[in-house]
Amino acid sequence: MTAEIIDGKAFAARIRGEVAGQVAALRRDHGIVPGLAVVLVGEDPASQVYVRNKHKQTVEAGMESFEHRLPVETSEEELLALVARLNADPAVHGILVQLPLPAQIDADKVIAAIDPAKDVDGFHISNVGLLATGQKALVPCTPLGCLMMLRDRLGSLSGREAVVIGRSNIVGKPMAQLLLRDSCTVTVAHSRTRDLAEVVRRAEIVVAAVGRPGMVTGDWIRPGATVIDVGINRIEDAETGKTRLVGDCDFESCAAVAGAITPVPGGVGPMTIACLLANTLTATCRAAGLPEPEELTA
Ligand SMILES: NC(=O)C1=CN([C@@H]2O[C@H](COP(=O)(O)OP(=O)(O)OC[C@H]3O[C@@H](n4cnc5c(N)ncnc54)[C@H](OP(=O)(O)O)[C@@H]3O)[C@@H](O)[C@H]2O)C=CC1
Ligand SMILES: Nc1nc(=O)c2c([nH]1)NC[C@@H]1CN(c3ccc(C(=O)N[C@@H](CCC(=O)O)C(=O)O)cc3)C=[N+]21
Repeated sequence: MTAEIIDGKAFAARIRGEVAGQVAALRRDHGIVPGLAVVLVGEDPASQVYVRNKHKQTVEAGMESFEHRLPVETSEEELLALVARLNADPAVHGILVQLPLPAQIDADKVIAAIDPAKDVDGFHISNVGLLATGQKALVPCTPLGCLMMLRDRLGSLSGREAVVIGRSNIVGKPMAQLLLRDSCTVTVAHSRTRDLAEVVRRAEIVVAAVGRPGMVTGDWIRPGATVIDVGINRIEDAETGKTRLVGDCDFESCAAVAGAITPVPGGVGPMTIACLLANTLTATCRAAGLPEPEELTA
């Protein structure tokens, strides 16, 4: 079998188009312009790429983008003061503090300081708790993008065997919550899982969010399974010496067995940014007491 390649880039472009349409309507009918504030502390090159892409796509969707670049030596107090200003600013509907943060700053403390209604990353405890109890929350962008691709390909996810590899707060755990909410039978695997290959072989849905290039190989994949590769790993190409992006799945061998698979790049990554814009629109609508775009939420 040769897997269908799920085009995350095209899917993300469709979502951004939808967001842009609704943003234009908000402006026309209510005079509201959604605003997204992105805070970057330090100069991590990968983070700079994401922040640049987010800014560009935010503006293209007709939203306001507020970028805050702070030096690497910024104190926790200074960052908390900025978050407080953004919480109070009515032009800001969404706040994203790029992770990871430098060592002198406690990320949990910063996330806790963000107004949950503006927490478009969905990392605040109150959004985490709302998601876990099946209530209306702001849902983390990466898992939300993965869920959209899975529903698009499979329709109902009810009763399906899903294995999530990775249990981080930003990907693995919220992914498992979303799959559970869609009535999958969910297994969460991690570094202590015994016989990971055997566990993954049961899955009709595999979500790999580990950070280990090519760890998941085709012999782990149940024939016909849908494989969502969240991993973003920069490796040096042995032949050219240039760095390139690869996922957590060995694409060639997995694609030979799977029914469908997301590529890296061009899979989950672009969906993450599209969902960030969708969450910003959702947060704006909720703040204004307007109906929210249901097809863009989980
Ligand atoms: N495309 C996108 O938009 C995004 C991509 N990413 C990428 O996704 C990947 C995961 O990110 P993130 O969740 O933040 O990473 P973390 O490092 O926070 O978590 C990694 C998880 O993988 C598990 N793990 C590590 N080694 C193994 C192993 N050998 N076998 C099984 N499980 C293992 C860890 O287990 P344990 O808990 O036991 O240590 C942990 O739960 C990274 O490549 C990251 O760059 C992240 C965010 C967004
Ligand atoms: N508060 C916070 N929220 C995040 O959502 C967050 C974060 N911090 N820190 C870092 C991770 C990582 N992340 C990505 C977003 C887009 C791509 C993306 O667009 N990737 C492109 C390639 C981009 C490139 O070429 O580097 C692709 O896969 O096609 C990747 C990774 C969001 N994260």
